[in-house]
Amino acid sequence: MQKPSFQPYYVKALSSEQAQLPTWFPSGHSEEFQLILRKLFERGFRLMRKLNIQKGNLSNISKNFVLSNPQIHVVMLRRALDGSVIYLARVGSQVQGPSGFMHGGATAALLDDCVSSAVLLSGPFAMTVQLNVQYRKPVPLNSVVVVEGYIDQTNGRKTIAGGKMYHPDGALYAEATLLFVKPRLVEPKM
Ligand SMILES: CCCCCCCCCCCCCCCC(=O)SCCNC(=O)CCNC(=O)[C@H](O)C(C)(C)COP(=O)(O)OP(=O)(O)OC[C@H]1O[C@@H](n2cnc3c(N)ncnc32)[C@H](O)[C@@H]1OP(=O)(O)O
Repeated sequence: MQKPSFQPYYVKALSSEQAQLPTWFPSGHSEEFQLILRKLFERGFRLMRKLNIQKGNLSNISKNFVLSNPQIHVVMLRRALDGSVIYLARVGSQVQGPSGFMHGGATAALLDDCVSSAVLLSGPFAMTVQLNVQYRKPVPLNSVVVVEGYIDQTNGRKTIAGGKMYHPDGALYAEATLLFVKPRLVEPKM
């Protein structure tokens, strides 16, 4: 799996000093989460703009299991250069698997959703038919994670894609490889 060039820059962006808040900052997040995002964006936004990352629009996906989940707050970003998608997410206290840590199914869902967004925003409708997650480190509850999704290769109706979940300092929590297939017949609405 080809390693995307995005992540190192992104981590750098998070540790850079200046920047301003994006005007599209989504509403509906808890005050605590807004504060965390504010800090992340204050440090990273200028560099992110330099890297040509596009804003996301969450308004039409209000029923999505991950994006509408009250326990998982997500801000979506898309990098114009290669179509990779970043989720800045905060996981709440009730997505617990092992005591104090995020449920592996929630990790998988976040990865799948982020990578699916990259696939859906880059081409025709396709569905996940395989999802292989490697769990590297447990994700603490009530923490912020950076998820990235990127397309590896498309061959006819099949797309191979990948995703990674990081601590904002760059430590890897989990990585996934996915296979998407564009359905032959139906195109269900998401
Ligand atoms: C600006 C911002 C706006 C935001 C905007 C975006 C945000 C928006 C976020 C939404 C994010 C939602 C993220 C949800 C992501 C899910 O959760 S998807 C839900 C889970 N997945 C499913 O339910 C899929 C279930 N599977 C199926 O329905 C059927 O397999 C499919 C996908 C319709 C494909 O069926 P089909 O069209 O009959 O295709 P079929 O001929 O069987 O297979 C085609 C090829 O794929 C291969 N294949 C099929 N399945 C497999 C498999 N499991 N393994 C290996 N190969 C396979 C076949 O072998 C075949 O290969 P070839 O023979 O052509 O070489």
